Amino acid sequence: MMLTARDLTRRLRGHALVAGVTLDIRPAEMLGLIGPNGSGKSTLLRMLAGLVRPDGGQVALDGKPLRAMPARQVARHIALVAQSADTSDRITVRDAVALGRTPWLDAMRPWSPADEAHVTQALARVDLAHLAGRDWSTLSGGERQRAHIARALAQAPRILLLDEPTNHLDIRHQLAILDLVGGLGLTTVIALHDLNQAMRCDRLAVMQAGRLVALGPPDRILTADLLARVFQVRASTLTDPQDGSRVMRFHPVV
Ligand SMILES: Nc1ncnc2c1ncn2[C@@H]1O[C@H](COP(=O)(O)OP(=O)(O)OP(=O)(O)O)[C@@H](O)[C@H]1O
Repeated sequence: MMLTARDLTRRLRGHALVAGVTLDIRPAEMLGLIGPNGSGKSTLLRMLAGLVRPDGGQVALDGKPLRAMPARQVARHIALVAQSADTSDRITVRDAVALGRTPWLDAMRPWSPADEAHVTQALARVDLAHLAGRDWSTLSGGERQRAHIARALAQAPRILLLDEPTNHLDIRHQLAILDLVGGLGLTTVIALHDLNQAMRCDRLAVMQAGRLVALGPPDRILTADLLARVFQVRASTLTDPQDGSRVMRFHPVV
């Protein structure tokens, strides 16, 4: 399933939050979306999910414009884990995750054991099975974040969009979520701030001031020039003796 963005633009009071972004997201790839604060990553993800309408250009799924599809149909294919998403307080974790099944249910197809199984599996995948019966409001920030991811997984999408999913997570769960997401075999677009984590992606898309300024494999994208130009840092590169992988430490460019 191909998700494509053509010349996407989103304006707010005459100011472009996202400007002229054209991007083909490849089936089953993990595409990392990086860029400084306010560069338009969240706005772009929301447009890719069909939740925000572009002011110019369009998003298409297998060639079909999202705006021509009913929201339920879009939600069967695309799930977004938003950055500061929240859910009403008086609900258990399990029920919150079960909301992910909504696009699949209707009068002809009521809640079934298959839906139950999706929810159980999603909770287990994010290591939250033990908290299924808890009130949502009692969750810690990281547990809540994992529950949001579980809800997106319960939605059984073909395309998963994640806005800084490792925010709030302790280091073990950061690694677990990245491994999980990488192992799903889904088409994934993931906004990340940690550039070492971004190195795990198949490709990186770099946003700067609303524009897509670079796109390609991490090794080719995270050059000294780009790090200085976009992030105002320089990196020293170290080699991890455990597996020979490249690790960057960042220093401000003065
Ligand atoms: N509703 C809004 N009202 C005013 N400004 C907005 C609104 N939504 C987004 N913006 C602005 O649009 C720009 C892009 O925001 P966006 O959240 O897409 O960036 P981002 O790259 O995801 O940032 P971050 O890394 O900080 O999460 C920012 O300057 C932001 O302040």
